[in-house]
Amino acid sequence: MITIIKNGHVIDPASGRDGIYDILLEDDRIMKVEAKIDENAITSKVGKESCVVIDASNQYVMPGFIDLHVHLREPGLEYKETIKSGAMAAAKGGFTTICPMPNTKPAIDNKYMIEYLLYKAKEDSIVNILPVGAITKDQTGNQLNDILGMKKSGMKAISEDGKSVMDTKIYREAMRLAKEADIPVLAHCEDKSLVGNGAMNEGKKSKELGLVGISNAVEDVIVARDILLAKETGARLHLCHCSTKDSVTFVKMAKDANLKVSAEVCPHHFTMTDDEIPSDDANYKMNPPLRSKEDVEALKAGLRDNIMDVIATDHAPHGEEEKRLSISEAPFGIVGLETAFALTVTELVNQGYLTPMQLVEKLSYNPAKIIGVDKGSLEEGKIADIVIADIDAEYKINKDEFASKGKNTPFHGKKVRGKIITTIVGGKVVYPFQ
Ligand SMILES: NC(=O)N[C@@H](CC(=O)O)C(=O)O
Ligand SMILES: [Zn+2]
Ligand SMILES: [Zn+2]
Repeated sequence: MITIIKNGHVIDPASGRDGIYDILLEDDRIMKVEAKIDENAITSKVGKESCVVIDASNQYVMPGFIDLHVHLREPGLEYKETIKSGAMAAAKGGFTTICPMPNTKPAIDNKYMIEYLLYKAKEDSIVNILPVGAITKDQTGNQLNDILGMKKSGMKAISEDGKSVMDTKIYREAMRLAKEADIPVLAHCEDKSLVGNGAMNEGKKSKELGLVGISNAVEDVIVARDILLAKETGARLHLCHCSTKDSVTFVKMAKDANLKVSAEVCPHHFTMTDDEIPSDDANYKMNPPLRSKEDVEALKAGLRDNIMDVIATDHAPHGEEEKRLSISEAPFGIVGLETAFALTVTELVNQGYLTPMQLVEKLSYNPAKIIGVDKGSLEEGKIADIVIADIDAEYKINKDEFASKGKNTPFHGKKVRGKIITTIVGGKVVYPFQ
């Protein structure tokens, strides 16, 4: 099967290409990237029926996005999301590879669960799935999992996401094993004793709504601890959903000291402040919470200056009834797969914080490097995971159009620019859905 993507604006950090090119795919591989590929010469050779031409005029052609931070809820909480529905949401959002976190029921905490996830993914998922395994048994923080065995079964990273491993000794041993296995540690940074019953950012707004606050130190204390442990163990540390100004400062210090530290920011954390929470509406509740203007500015500057490497969604679907509860009672988390690209274009590219090339670095090239897969590149010979998007298309986000089962977003009705047109995984069009 031959596919030719014509006339698109190719943005590819791996080759440095940033201009109009044609791309030729043969089966699952990228064969040629050239200024002009003559489709007539090719169709006359292979026949019209085995050649698909995609016109990408006025559209961007990028390596498929890679989301290091997704919650799929299967097994155990399929009413919130399944592997199938989450993968469809990913494809619709331009993501060709996703890394589901292990906080399912039961947790992904042994090699059989890794094997189960990979088997289910093969059956149900239209995008690539790279499993993340839990650090401790049942994520209870007491007993270390078989990290080396899980890696052998296909695990690509470890994480206790949903919480931090508070026992520093157990965590340090996990980091040592991650280093031995040559996989990254994806760190959810939250001091359990400091957070208490906190439900939103601590500040004027939490007082106004009468809710218990979550201070910046809840995150910062563990960010600092984890960086120190990365220094001691030599492990590759990736800090999830950074939300505070001091997280950016600590990441910069770690990089200046040549530590193997990388960091992600979620679209909601650079798009909205806690002041913009209009009422006690749990669609604005996530962990870490929406922060102050000062924090949001620091995150945007951190992305611009390449201190922060990755934009990841922390796609966290929940049922509509659960999210109808008050902020103090509802579960933490919002969906993100189908809004990430538009929020990045609208809030960062169009506001002059990121170039389109940086957008691709943060949504594809850098995540591939961090998770250690040969993706995030449109170079000849690579697997054809590709996203085609219109960055000018203007529309209002509509949760009722999400492929995800989760409709829990604070961005319903928000006017944005940037629409995914086509998503290709291994040479096959997976969105628009076939
Ligand atoms: N981010 C969230 O608010 N929730 C996540 C857990 C997590 O990412 O810590 C979830 O699993 O729902
Ligand atoms: Zn988390
Ligand atoms: Zn998460």
